[in-house]
Amino acid sequence: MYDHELAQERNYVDGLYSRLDELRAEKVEQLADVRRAKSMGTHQNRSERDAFATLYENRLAQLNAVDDKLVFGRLDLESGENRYIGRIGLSTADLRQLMVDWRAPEAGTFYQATAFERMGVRRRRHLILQGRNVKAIEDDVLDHTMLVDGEHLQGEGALLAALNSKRTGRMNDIVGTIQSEQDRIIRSPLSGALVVQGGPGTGKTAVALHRAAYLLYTHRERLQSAGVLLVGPSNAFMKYIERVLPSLGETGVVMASLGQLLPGIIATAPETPEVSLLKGRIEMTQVIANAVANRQRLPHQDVRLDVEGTRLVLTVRQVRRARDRARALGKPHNEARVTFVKTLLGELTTQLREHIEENSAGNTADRSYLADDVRGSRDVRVMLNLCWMPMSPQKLVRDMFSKPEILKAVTPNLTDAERALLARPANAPWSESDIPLLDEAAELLGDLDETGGRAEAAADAQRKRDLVNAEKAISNMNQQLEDSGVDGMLTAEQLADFNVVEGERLSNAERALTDRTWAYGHVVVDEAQELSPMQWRLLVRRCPVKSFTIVGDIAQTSSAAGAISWQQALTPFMGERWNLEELSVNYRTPIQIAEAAVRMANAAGQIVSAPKAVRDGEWEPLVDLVSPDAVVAQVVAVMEEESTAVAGGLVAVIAPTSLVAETAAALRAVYGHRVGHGAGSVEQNIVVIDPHEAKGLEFDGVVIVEPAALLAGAGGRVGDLYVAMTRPTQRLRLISSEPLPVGIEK
Ligand SMILES: Nc1ncnc2c1ncn2[C@@H]1O[C@H](COP(=O)(O)OP(=O)(O)OP(=O)(O)O)[C@@H](O)[C@H]1O
Repeated sequence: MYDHELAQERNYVDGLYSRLDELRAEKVEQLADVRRAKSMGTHQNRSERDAFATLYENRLAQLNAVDDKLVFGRLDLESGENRYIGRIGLSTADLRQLMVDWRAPEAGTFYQATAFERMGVRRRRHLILQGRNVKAIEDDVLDHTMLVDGEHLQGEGALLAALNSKRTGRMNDIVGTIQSEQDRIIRSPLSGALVVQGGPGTGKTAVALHRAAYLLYTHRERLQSAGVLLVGPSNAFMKYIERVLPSLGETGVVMASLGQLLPGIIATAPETPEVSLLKGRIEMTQVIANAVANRQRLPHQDVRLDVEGTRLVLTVRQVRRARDRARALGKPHNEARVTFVKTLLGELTTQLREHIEENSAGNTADRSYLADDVRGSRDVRVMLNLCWMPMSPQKLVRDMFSKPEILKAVTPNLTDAERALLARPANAPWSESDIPLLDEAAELLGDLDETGGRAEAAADAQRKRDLVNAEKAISNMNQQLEDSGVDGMLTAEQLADFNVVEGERLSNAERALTDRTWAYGHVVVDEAQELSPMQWRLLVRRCPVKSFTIVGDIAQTSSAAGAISWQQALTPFMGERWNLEELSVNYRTPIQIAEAAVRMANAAGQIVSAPKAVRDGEWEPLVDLVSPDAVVAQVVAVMEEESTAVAGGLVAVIAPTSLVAETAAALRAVYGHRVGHGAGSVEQNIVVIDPHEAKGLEFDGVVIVEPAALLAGAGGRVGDLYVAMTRPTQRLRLISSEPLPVGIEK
């Protein structure tokens, strides 16, 4: 019976792959055609063909990306219909449906139907593929009358097979085995803010990624032009997840770590928790506002200016009046400067004219050149710049931190000790927590193109096109917003304004990546508990309609500036308008290890979400207590055993930052190139990282070095050690020179 069914499925799946190959060949052909014709015809023809070429290329990339496990499910419905579920939708040339996209509404029951609530489903079948071959089938029979003698209910087989598989250092999609509590979240409505709280290993990252793919599929019209931004904690994490969306057939999501949220700046410099905490405080908005105001200065006294040999006087009063007038416009600094400069140039020109007329009574010659003389005077230029300097965000922030007199002037509410934390040399590299400060500065300074008109004509034409798109997007969006009671109604003009860019049209993702003022249609934030108030402020600016998916675990907060509760973190930016969902099952960590982590956290005074672990492990956490000078040697000594225990799988050594380099060097001396160190090294099968880098990742085995130091170093939070203990999928070992933190051992 089973063999017969298996043979039938193999046959059907062969048909699906043939259709996929056919579609690919078609696209290759079409692409070759447009490329051949490319150089011919009018400019308009050529640009149309470019557009088609891009379309075909994207479609081909999508068809290529979905090859692995193209299909993973089949639903037998009460109506008698059989429906195959896969990564994309496929139909025959005469539009007979062969396979349904997992995100389509008709596929929803594949994830949601249960024996209690069958939703019209008689049987759910998981197809387990290896390459293009169906290796096994597994049935969830929801309608018991379908059971034949000797058969029994199955269902968790495909899930457990996925969970027990060896880790590769790269996250895989879970599209074949999404569980119903996860599915509900993935398919929830687009508008408003949805917070997904879940303990370690509950699939938050997986859910966030699948939700991004689902939203793009379901709300394509609305989201395609505005785009979706996915934010994660670190570059290593972005690398870990980078293959998931392409494997789901989506390449248009813009991905950025917290250090990459400002186009043109890559922030990687390390920073102490005290400094990040301070820079993350919302009061920094006032500091940046003060720094901008500080660049709009008054001279101490009236000044004399030389214009072509004539002495003019610029009074403090004049400068103050021009400054007040420019400030009253409410425009950003660099734009308001135009008014400031124009006002004073006008007044100085009048002064010059009067002076000349006084000295040449009766002469009525053309004096229009006088304005140029004033504008061209070096004295005038220097003075106007001193009073209202055009500024880039980088210069503003750099000067503020490197010039003690400016720092003091703009931080009246900070203590000297706090100022000392912020002070640094002008050439210091940027850190993650500088990004929101630079963004705030960019917002208040505006465009540095002070003439304001260089690209105006192009921008006008672009704006007309943006308006048309925006009107379409907005009609749906406002409906959604009304439904959820979210404020911030947008007009088409506003949305078009957000998306205006100068110059050439780029693809939306490319434009979004290079444009700080891009307004995304939706933002997904992973490990959101780590965000400081200033980082939240930046993200809300990136998505003015406040359509967010926020996933995280408050108990795993390790950043000093991070959240203590969702309420405290989100209320300032979202008010009460966010919904909370929880995930309750831990798919990663075996029961014994998950329980030890929860006991440790509770003993340290932190109540954590303790999801139910689905898997029983082979081992309790192992502990080696050694003398301080033997810790690193012990890591080296146990590595062979650890690696063998997980059958050569991926083992991470998670150590306090201060021990990472030494431990990596000692391991490399013995294990050579098998050892990687730090972010991005997950291709090796032994990696040495600190808890910050371990955030969000997972490994077959984990060795924690000096757990007590991880706990002590986290400033009263359990985050670091809790994160480290919940990374393994199979085995945990702790090597310590101090007594173990309470709770780890029963
Ligand atoms: N429905 C599922 N089917 C198969 N695997 C799953 C499922 N849900 C989660 N997993 C797997 O469980 C592991 C943990 O998932 P994920 O990393 O998304 O959890 P998380 O909640 O983000 O964890 P953490 O907060 O600890 O970083 C991953 O390997 C993921 O692929």
